[in-house]
Amino acid sequence: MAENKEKRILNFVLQNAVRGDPQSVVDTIDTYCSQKEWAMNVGDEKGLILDKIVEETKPSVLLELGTYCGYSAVRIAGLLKPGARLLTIEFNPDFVAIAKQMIEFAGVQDKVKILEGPSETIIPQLKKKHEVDTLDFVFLDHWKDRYLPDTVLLLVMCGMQRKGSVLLADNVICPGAPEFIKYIRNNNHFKCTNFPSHLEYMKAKDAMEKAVFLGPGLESMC
Ligand SMILES: CCCNc1ncnc2c1ncn2[C@@H]1O[C@H](/C=C/CNC(=O)c2cc(-c3ccc(F)cc3)cc(O)c2O)[C@@H](O)[C@H]1O
Ligand SMILES: [Mg+2]
Repeated sequence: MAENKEKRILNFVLQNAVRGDPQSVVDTIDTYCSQKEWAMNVGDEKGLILDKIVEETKPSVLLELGTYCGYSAVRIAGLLKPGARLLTIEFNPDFVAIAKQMIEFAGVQDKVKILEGPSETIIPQLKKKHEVDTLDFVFLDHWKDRYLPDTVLLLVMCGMQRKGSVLLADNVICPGAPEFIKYIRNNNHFKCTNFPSHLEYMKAKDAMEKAVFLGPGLESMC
């Protein structure tokens, strides 16, 4: 396979991280991407916000959109209670191959399942093909212009969210997800909180947005 940045990140982990230790894998990727080659992992600073929200939510069934190299999948999996599982959707086969090896090296393969394909195809299959009833936690970190359509798909089309389900979106400042933010902050079925931070491994400002689903409104009861 062609030598590329993602392969170099994986090789650096395989050569420098501790096998079976998710924190070591996360720290090693952060070291490489802050010192050698920048990459679009959620990173150490926003990663701490992600950790806190996962820990306080105590989710059993989680979904991630945009696996990339598996950094956030490994980070999240390291925090999950026994029996909890993370489904992560990725449509680039090269990144799927990288993330699979990253997840296995970290020893979290029993908690994480990579679903290969575009989110708009996989999401409607979650209930029947992947036995998902509702999702406790969704991490949005894929193409920014897809945050809104996929949130609507999860909510409206597939009823994947229940009262208390948490949506967490990366990059709501840089690169930004304006349509998603406009929709979610004006939808009174969501309680939104913004978490200012910085772009991974850089000084540029970024933020994460947490949106808790308050449940269907009365109008949907009729
Ligand atoms: C069909 C398209 C929508 N559905 C999809 N279904 C499945 N996987 C999808 C996906 N979209 C994208 N992906 C995958 O998610 C990943 C894409 C992530 C996009 N992320 C960014 O663009 C991003 C970009 C930056 C960034 C910030 C500043 C800058 F100067 C340059 C980049 C920072 C971040 O933290 C980012 O997350 C890839 O692995 C891609 O293959
Ligand atoms: Mg991101």
